[in-house]
Amino acid sequence: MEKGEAKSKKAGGARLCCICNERRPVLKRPKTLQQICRECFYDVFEEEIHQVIIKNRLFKSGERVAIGASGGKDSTVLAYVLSELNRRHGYGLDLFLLSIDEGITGYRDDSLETVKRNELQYGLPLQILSYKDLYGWTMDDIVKMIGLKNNCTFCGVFRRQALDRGAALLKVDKLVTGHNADDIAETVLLNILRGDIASHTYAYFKKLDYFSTECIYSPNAYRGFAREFIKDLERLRF
Ligand SMILES: Nc1ncnc2c1ncn2[C@@H]1O[C@H](COP(=O)(O)OP(=O)(O)OP(=O)(O)O)[C@@H](O)[C@H]1O
Repeated sequence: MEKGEAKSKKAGGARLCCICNERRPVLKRPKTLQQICRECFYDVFEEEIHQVIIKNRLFKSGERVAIGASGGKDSTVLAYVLSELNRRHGYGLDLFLLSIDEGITGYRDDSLETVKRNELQYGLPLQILSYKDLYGWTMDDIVKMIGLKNNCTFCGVFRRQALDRGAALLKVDKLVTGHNADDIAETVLLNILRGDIASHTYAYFKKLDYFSTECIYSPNAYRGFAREFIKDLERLRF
């Protein structure tokens, strides 16, 4: 039996975390089917990320690394965990947050407030670059001109370029983003479920300060249908 499939033991009728065998489990990891407690979840989640970094030699000591920060849960988890691991394992990385302000009133201005709080909470300097500065217009301007039509397609391409330009401008060695398995599944329209709710659960348990509102220009985006489809399949599976 694999470690991940280990059954949690019962003590006095209460099931215990199958890793520490001490505390009550609070979740069953879809990836490993382990019933684990909050503390062990933090440990395995962080250790898995550390192992990926080490095994794939993702960074070199002294590198300047920008974290693409949208204020959302994934990039917030990324910023928090990477800064923790950098400190704990002495990676020697010069980390900072890089946010792109697309100029979406009522959405990005609010999420940037979250990133500004994260700057103080995690002690990571924040750089903000705007579409206005880079391109001379905002997404609000574009939508005013063309209406609610394919906005995410353009915005996504411009954001990607803005991140690249920001990285070059700020002379970073590496740029990291919080793209997760759901994003990949949506992108390639695969209905293979990895059950990657770990980062969401991590953010929820750790009470990380993140922004969870959908962009006001995105409800009609095709990606939204793929996202809903994947969520429906997840609900069926669990
Ligand atoms: N405005 C932005 N500024 C900087 N980085 C961004 C921005 N928007 C997205 N990113 C980066 O791209 C990743 C994936 O983008 P996506 O649109 O899926 O993010 P999100 O849903 O807004 O938030 P998150 O994925 O962080 O929960 C983010 O995790 C983040 O690293």
